[in-house]
Amino acid sequence: MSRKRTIDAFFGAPKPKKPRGISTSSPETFGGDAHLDGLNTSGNGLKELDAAIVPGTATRKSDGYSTHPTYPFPIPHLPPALAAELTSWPASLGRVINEQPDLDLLYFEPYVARGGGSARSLFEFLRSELPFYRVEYDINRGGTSTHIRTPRWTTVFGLDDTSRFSSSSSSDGGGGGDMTKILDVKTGCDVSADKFYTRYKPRPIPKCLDDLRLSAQVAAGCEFNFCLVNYYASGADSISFHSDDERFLGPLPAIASFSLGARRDFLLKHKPVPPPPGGEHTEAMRNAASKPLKLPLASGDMILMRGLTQANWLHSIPKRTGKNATDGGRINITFRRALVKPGTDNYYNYNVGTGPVYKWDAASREMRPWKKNL
Ligand SMILES: O=C(O)CCC(=O)C(=O)O
Ligand SMILES: [Fe+2]
Repeated sequence: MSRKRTIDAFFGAPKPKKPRGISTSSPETFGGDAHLDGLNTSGNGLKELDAAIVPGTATRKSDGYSTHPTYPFPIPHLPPALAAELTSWPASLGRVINEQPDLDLLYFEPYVARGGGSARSLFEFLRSELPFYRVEYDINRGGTSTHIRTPRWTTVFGLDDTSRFSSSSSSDGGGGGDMTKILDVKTGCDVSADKFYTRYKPRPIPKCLDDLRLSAQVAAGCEFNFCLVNYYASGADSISFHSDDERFLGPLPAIASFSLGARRDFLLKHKPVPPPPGGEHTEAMRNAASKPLKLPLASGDMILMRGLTQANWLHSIPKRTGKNATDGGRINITFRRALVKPGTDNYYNYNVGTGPVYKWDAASREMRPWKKNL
């Protein structure tokens, strides 16, 4: 790719922050993707605990599976041993990391117990049972079109705060066609045909992930309505520097981010700070204000990013090379709360897209295109 931008180049020329609009971005959209080695500035979201608006309750639960017309295949519930253990998580107290300007993290090391193999079995279970996608899309900037290949496997479930799935938990095993409807939370009107819900059909959070969402809500003290999953098959998979600061998440979004499987570095650095009025920022001034952070996230860890973090900090999972390149896969699960419809369309666009469905193949130990059994 020709338009290669580097992190150094980015920090060499800090610009005042642009006002944020509703973003249609993914972490790969700004500054090029990981192929471009670029630096992205914007990434890929409840209110009252009301069962009627909890996305996960819209799934039909039969014979230990979550099913829904939008799922390519049924998604099993957590194995009983994991489901029983989940009630004892978080496995450790969260540590606050807030010594730096605008940074507010709560770090659980771990959240999902490592001893006894819980984190590993949750990793294996999710890798085997979820549908994954390798999303590609084009971006157009300054008249130049760039084709982006997302450098990791992704999947997403959920629905923004304005809407709910038509059937509730009371119709488990029933519901039929009714379950495909999306209703306005306030009026109860059918909004399935809304433009933000038609490009991609929103999918309820399956029970196996919804159980974790409920646990994360208690630990975080807030509510989530979206679950995004990343699978990094090897050190070649990555997410470039970005912040999850889209307007559809609101001004101070809280994001609970779980790590399962291989250890990977999570890098954080402050966004460029505009120079003081009439003055020039020196490199020394920028460095004094904040230091980049590297958190080697291990299997079972959970990091809650909250407060001003997304507005002011960028984060990434860089590629790993050399002996660390092939140390096994890693799953990342983030729970977020999207407030409005454009958030739903954005998340499905960049995490599901229009390409084929893939599923983990235990024999070849890789993601393989999934075909419906006729
Ligand atoms: O994999 C991770 O730990 C980070 C994922 C992330 O930042 C994102 O999905 O927005
Ligand atoms: Fe992110």
